[in-house]
Amino acid sequence: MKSEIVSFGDIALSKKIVNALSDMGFEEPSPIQAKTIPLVLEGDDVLGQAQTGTGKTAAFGIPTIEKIDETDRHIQALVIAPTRELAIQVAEELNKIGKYKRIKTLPIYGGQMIERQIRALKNGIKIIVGTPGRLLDHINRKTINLSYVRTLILDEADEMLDMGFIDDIKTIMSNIPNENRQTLLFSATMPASIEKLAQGYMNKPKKILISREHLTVPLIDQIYYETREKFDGLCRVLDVEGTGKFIIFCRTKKNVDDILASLEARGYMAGGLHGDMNQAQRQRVMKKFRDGKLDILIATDVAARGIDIDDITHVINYDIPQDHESYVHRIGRTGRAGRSGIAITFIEPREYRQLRLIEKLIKHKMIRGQLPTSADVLELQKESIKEKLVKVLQANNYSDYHMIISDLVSEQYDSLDIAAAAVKLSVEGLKDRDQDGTDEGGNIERKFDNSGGAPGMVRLFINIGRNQKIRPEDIVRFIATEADIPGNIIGVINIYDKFTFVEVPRNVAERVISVMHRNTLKGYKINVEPAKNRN
Ligand SMILES: Nc1ncnc2c1ncn2[C@@H]1O[C@H](COP(=O)(O)OP(=O)(O)OP(=O)(O)O)[C@@H](O)[C@H]1O
Ligand SMILES: [Mg+2]
Repeated sequence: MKSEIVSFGDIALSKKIVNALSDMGFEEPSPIQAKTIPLVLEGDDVLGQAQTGTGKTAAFGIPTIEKIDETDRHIQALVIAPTRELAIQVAEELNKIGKYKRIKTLPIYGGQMIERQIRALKNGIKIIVGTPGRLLDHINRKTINLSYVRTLILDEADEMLDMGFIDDIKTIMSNIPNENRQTLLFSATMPASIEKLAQGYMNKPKKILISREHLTVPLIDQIYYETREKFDGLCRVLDVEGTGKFIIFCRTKKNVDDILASLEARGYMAGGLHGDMNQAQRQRVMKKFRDGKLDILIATDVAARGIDIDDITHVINYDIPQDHESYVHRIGRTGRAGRSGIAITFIEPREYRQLRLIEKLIKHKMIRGQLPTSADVLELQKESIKEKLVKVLQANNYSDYHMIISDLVSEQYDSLDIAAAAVKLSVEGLKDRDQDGTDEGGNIERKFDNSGGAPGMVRLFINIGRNQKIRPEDIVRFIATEADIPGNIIGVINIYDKFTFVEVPRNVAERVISVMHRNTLKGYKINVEPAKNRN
């Protein structure tokens, strides 16, 4: 992190703060810190934009703490952050910076007992880092006094001023005295419209923009894979990338839960994070992930902004992000503070437009990757499988399984074949999809399961999603018109809450699937795939 200012000692900072920074391992200021700290100390309003992982927290934290009056017992600075995890993390960093000056920072966030926070607030807290909802809660209960706040900081400012939060922010601001208020806005992204809005809340702001050219960090390799079999692709990527710390982003909470369950079923150690989990669960998962007890975190965009875990090696966009800002922040969870990282984005064929748009807006082209084949994965795993087998053989406690093998041998199976099949089973599990080992274009006859179905018909699994008021007749009509087949040849087998099974003649099955891939019913994406073998 080089800049024209050589050390923190060159900035007018008190010894206590310089010592705290040195304890934190900060030897020299990062560019955003070098540029903004002097301005903030001068009392200027600052709008700071710098790439992910380049030290924006300390850029506002250091001068804010420097300016706190230790003898004044009131809350003097307020940081607002979009998520609980970020509020906790920012408060921790500020507490480290304020260690020797004995400036206490308290995180205030939803999901934590409010009484506990009220008690803590009485403890000479000088800085609050809060999420908007909980701050409003305290304001309404009159358990927080913001009338002595002189510095207001919006971390992830563009997010905080966006539709979801803007009204809350306005209300919170109305509780802070306007005269002499210093306002600091920080983010790695700043859409022009939001910046214009921001100017309205600031007083002659100084705009600091680090690396105008690139929104994303150059040390992050950006790769994409195109596949219709994202989950299978994900597993292969996880297998070949081997050791590392992975964060996997999904579009919805349900996707997070589903991918987590599927990964766990395949023996991966993973945790999930999304807004429907309770606070204790959220904190437990984050701690395990930070401490390295979990290698894989699957999350919604709740973890996209600001989260700083220095050893995340890979960010995987299991679902392509909605906009380029989300992409920038998500992939910025790796490649922090001068480290390198890998960002992988999965797309389905119909998502190319979205991918190209993101590339255009971040002014960076992603590299198209070839998904590893199962043979690649096996090749990489060969040695470790052999080692594990040797361990099992040496432990010599598998006699319970002898009977199965002797039965098979007596049925004329070759013992080498049986052993190979057993290894395959233990490595791959009883995978019911992708039986033929290919990604796409596999033999359709083998992909469809017809067990229990009428002759000549194949069964399709249709995911209709949650809370969607779609009836069986809607589905039948939809399939019939879209795939251009008579409605009366479609049989509805079962309707469940979220999915259904139908039967169609074998010769139209593939057409139904591909047509449905491209269309929506009542605005909903209806996912159709061959029913799995459920014997
Ligand atoms: N001057 C410094 N020297 C060394 N490390 C630093 C310095 N400043 C910050 N760091 C470290 O760099 C990491 C990233 O900092 P930080 O989380 O503030 O980044 P950010 O710019 O806010 O990123 P994001 O946009 O993702 O929120 C942290 O682990 C922080 O401790
Ligand atoms: Mg940050």
